[in-house]
Amino acid sequence: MSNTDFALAVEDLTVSFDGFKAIDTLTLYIDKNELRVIIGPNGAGKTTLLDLICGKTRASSGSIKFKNTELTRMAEYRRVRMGIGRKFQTPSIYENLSVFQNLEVSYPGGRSVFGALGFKCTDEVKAKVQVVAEDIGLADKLDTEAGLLSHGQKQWLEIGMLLMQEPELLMLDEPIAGMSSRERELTAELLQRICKNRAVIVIEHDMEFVKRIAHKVTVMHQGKILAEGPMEQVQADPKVIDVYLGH
Ligand SMILES: Nc1ncnc2c1ncn2[C@@H]1O[C@H](COP(=O)(O)OP(=O)(O)OP(=O)(O)O)[C@@H](O)[C@H]1O
Repeated sequence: MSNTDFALAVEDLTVSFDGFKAIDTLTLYIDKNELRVIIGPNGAGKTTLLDLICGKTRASSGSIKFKNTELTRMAEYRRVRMGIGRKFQTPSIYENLSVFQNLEVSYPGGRSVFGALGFKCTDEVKAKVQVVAEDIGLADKLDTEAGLLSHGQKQWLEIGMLLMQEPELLMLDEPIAGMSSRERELTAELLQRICKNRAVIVIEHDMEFVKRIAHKVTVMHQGKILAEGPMEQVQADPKVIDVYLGH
């Protein structure tokens, strides 16, 4: 297996569930600082691919390398420590804590929600919270209880909680689901900002949004890659129109 300059190198990846190959000899490379969008019909294997990368699901065969380190047999928490962040569709924020506290508890080695002794909210943590809060557009909401935020703001807060850990690969599953059109616009800007110093993978069905954010699009179908390239190229591909965009 070769060393690569990619942030993420997935090679010949396969996972079978009772003989059904949800991911089938898939190869995919993601550059550092790249924002890649994965599209494809329901059941194509998009979520399963993210599950394999973050360690929620174990591969049957193949290789996943992150910064040239083989991940396939590494525990999920170690992948997080290596710099892989994953956001699921439903936000998992602490509704009773303030925006500031939600960000603070996400700082690596920081205070746990249960208030571990010995942790001081240092200037370093405060400064980091401030930077992240500005990135996610919640700098004026630091004292607001998270439960009072709008749906979109909750999603941004969860992205912020991941950013506190400075991930080098961030994976987001349908980040704009349920958002207003203004929130979608702001999320596009947010994603463009945060991919400047990390690789970002987004699963998305909203083609207008994909057009706005994607550097490159990967189209999945039946556990394999059907097409890959700039949005204009993928959109004009008859195979993609046939299985996905034409529906
Ligand atoms: N743990 C599992 N056990 C059995 N089958 C599974 C498991 N996880 C996923 N699958 C199957 O693998 C296939 C791919 O599912 P996956 O959720 O990855 O698709 P998807 O592209 O994310 O679809 P959607 O756009 O609907 O979210 C589906 O047929 C699904 O039923």
